[in-house]
Amino acid sequence: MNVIVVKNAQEGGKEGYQIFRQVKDRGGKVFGLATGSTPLTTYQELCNSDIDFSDCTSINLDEYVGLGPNNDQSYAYFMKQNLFNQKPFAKSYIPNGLAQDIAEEVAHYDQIIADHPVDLQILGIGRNGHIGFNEPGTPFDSTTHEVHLTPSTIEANSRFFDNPDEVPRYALSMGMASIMKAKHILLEAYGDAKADAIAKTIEGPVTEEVPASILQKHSDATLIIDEAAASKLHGQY
Ligand SMILES: N[C@@H]1[C@@H](O)[C@H](O)[C@@H](COP(=O)(O)O)O[C@@H]1O
Repeated sequence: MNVIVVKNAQEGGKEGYQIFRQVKDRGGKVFGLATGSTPLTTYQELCNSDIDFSDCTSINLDEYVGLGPNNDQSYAYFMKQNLFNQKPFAKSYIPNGLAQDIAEEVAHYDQIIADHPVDLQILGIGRNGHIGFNEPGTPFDSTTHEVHLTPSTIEANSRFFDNPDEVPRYALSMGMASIMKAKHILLEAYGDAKADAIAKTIEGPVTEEVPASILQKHSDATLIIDEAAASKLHGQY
């Protein structure tokens, strides 16, 4: 793992942008994208740049079950607001939260991932070490699946909703094995609420109880973290 410690999320966004740029300049065409507040500074840097994704494909990690793209809490809506309106891709995939047949949607999404090997996957991290919506205990060999969200994730995400009862209880998420297939992985984490998860991810054992710890086994993973998120690490980075 390549760990880059920055002062704050603004600086992290600049580093994140550089990684997108390098992958694109080397011919990368498929970008795995994430939602949440963490990647926002990187998306902002991309929006303010001359980078052009019009010949590229994006594949998002996850979506809430029950929310369609016009719902302003859906991840599809988030992506339009924060990246796609300014930087459109030739094709953008995101799990269909309104799919009637979940099993069919899951198989369809796995096929999309198989057809479009991801060059760069960007990730945030949950306070419990989850990536995408792969909660602790998710098998490392999992592919796209429906997830029953944990109370801590529902609570953490309730800040985006008017009423905590509105937070969906289920989501569709790329699996751990799908994420690990990406050629390059970039995980960003900012703030002390992520310090425990980051210490376990970098210095703890590789365990399904801390999903992000699998990144220790990836051949090309970069972590951009701020000083607060790095505060529980023992090693020097
Ligand atoms: N599914 C998303 C994750 O992809 C994200 O990494 C996490 C952390 O969100 P934030 O970046 O807002 O802290 O929240 C959600 O659970």
